[in-house]
Amino acid sequence: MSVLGRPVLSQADIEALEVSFTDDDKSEPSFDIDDDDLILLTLKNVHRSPLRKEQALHPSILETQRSEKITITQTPSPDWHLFETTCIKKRKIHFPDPVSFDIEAQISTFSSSPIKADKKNNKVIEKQLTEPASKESPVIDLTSNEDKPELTTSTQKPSTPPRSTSAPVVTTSIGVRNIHTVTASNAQPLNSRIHLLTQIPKRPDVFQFTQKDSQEIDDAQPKLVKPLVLSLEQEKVIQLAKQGLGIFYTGSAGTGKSVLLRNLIKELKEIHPQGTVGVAASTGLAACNIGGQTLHSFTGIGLGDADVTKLLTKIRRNKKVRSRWLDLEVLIIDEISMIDGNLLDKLNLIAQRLRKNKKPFGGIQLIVCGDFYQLPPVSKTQSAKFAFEADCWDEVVPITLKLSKIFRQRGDLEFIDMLNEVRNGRISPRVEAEFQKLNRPLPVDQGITPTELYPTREEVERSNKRRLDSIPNEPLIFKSYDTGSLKDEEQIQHMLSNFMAPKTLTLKKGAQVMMIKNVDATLVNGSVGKVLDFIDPDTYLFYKKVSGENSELELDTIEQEIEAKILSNGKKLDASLKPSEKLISNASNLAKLDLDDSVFSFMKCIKSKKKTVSEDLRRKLELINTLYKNSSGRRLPLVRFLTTDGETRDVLVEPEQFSINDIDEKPLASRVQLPLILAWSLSIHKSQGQTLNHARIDLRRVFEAGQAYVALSRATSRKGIQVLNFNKEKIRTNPQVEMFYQKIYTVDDAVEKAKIQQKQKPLDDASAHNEAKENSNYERMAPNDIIKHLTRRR
Ligand SMILES: Nc1ncnc2c1ncn2[C@@H]1O[C@H](COP(=O)(O)OP(=O)(O)OP(=O)(O)O)[C@@H](O)[C@H]1O
Repeated sequence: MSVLGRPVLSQADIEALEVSFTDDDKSEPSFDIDDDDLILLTLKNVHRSPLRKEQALHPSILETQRSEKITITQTPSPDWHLFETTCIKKRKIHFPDPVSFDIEAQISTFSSSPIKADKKNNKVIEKQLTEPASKESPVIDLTSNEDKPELTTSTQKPSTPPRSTSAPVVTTSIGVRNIHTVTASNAQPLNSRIHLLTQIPKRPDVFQFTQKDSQEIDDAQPKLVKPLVLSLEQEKVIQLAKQGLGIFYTGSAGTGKSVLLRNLIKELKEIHPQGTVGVAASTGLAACNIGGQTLHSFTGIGLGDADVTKLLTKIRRNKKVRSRWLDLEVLIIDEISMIDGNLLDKLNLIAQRLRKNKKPFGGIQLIVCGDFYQLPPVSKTQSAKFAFEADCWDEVVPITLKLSKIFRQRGDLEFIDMLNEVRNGRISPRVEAEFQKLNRPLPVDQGITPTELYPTREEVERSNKRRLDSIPNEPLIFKSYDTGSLKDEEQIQHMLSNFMAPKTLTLKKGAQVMMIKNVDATLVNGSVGKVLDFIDPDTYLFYKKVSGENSELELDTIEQEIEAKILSNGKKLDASLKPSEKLISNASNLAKLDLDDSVFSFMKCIKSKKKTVSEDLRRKLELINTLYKNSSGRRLPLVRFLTTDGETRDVLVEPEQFSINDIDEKPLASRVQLPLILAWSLSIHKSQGQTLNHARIDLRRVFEAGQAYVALSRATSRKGIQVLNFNKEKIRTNPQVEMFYQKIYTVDDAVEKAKIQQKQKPLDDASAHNEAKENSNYERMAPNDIIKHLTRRR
């Protein structure tokens, strides 16, 4: 962080400061800083050393006197007014040279509006100030009272009364959360004194996933997710793919291309030998969604900028990549719309030369999918072209077809028509008027606000951070466990950076989150929810037992189960006590684990028909407390999701494994993390492939063809979408795409074409296969061996 040259300490600086502290201590301190808070920086072990930029501070904010002392010299923001008038005088101090600090610093936050934060936290501190007679700046002595324990009482008077001065005493209240007292004294003769109550930076709970979690995920029974029944159309595409044909399949947003792809990969892997079905995608994010690699890394071409000869040399040098190319029978590429056609041509030539096979793509069956009306190729060069403009396109994917049934917006046919016009870039006045009508706020459902879609990642991060910061609850940080089989750590990190699941996930009770894995038919990638609480898996099981349909479960039964659970954890219970007392007595003997009141809050939704409902509930709360105290202490977010059927479902979100796999299914890079991201906002890029029930889209800053279509088509219905700044002039479609789509077959026509093509196949499949195999063997042999082999054959 550098605030050099800034006149004031702004909120942005404070946020940056938090970051700079993490350098020193890997865990990130968190500061509950409200917009109108007053920030006081206190620094310890100040010394002059070569300036490290991120540690530099504005000289007008602090001046170091000597170790452990600082002087406040200027009001860094209007919020400092209180201090300025009472004891701190403006005085410009010039630093001869920059000063840096051991990062042993504290940030102190004070609520500038008296009592505001205090009522909530029940921590009111009275601060007494003595007007300094001197014009000199006071010195805050950090050494005194520094290690006093936190105060938790509602009112606390300063331990040392102010020394008498002739100046009037100003008394004011300031709200301080974590309290830490230091004495500030003006070193001038009058000894005016200020009692400052500072905040110790809070260390949020950090939860680090470990190898054990990864192992547990591997060992766990695979989750039984009821598979979707594929439509006839989707089934037919799978059948075509199984015939060995080169296929490109497309379809409007929401026609189930991704669902089909996942099934198709599974089925093709079943009929082809292991290591012969390659799965790749244009972007890391898309690759991660299908468990594959990016096309660049799968094919071993690096950036792919060099010419074919150089790329071939590069591939040949890499034994692993070379044999991958030679073994390949099928190559599946997702999100083809973002692949440059020039690259496809290069890969075609590489495949033919490497495999010594003149057939399209060197005899590899190519299956590509995507929607060219969505995001276009990302290329640094101006000459980028669509994949369908590649010279080899017609040969490598002779069958091009489109799915017609739209699943995502199936409940709102009118919306499907509107989206079709956006897709084609021709908006009729009627549809324009309909979109204008969608410029109205959406109702907040279960406290969940519609997810805002932004074109850039920065906007998303800023917006999510702002919302999270505004929640006064304690943060809980989940850190991922990352591994990879690649030797090159940088490459692993690059792959991991494309994962949707973040390295560090900071959550709070009340945070809005999105599920990023498909769980079942109604809890899907894109389902949004709110964190209700953080609880351990045992307590969650109990919650499940006593909530919903089971709310009438007898207490005895619950008690017995909890007892069994505690015993299975290796704990002992006093057998002489009654069952109802046994558990509680045991709990009281355990290490003090404070069960946050909020942990119980979700119990409020537990219904009971019993007359003694309050007694029943009280007992259940006791039991849950018992269970909680006996748990391992690991807490996971309990999230109330809005499911696709319009209902809500409470789910304890457990960690999942995300990976980018090699062709032989070995993870090249993998991450164990909760399958959640913050979801007040989302980038349009990340939203591709997702289904959102509630979205808010501002089209003002949309800049790319297809971006508006991607964003709008994430929503399931008009009921769930708010559209701001709809401007039909901004909805653009590429004319080449339109022309290309005119010649795409329907699925049924493609099936007919495939039949004809199969009949006309010039070479019998077996001999073609043998030829390809032989050629690929030659690629592996030394030149002398090839000559020997050919001579023998003759
Ligand atoms: N056969 C099916 N039966 C029921 N629902 C389906 C089926 N296929 C897909 N869906 C649902 O339709 C929605 C869209 O599916 P999917 O994401 O696969 O579409 P897509 O064509 O890949 O969309 P996009 O191009 O916008 O990313 C999802 O909610 C998915 O669960």
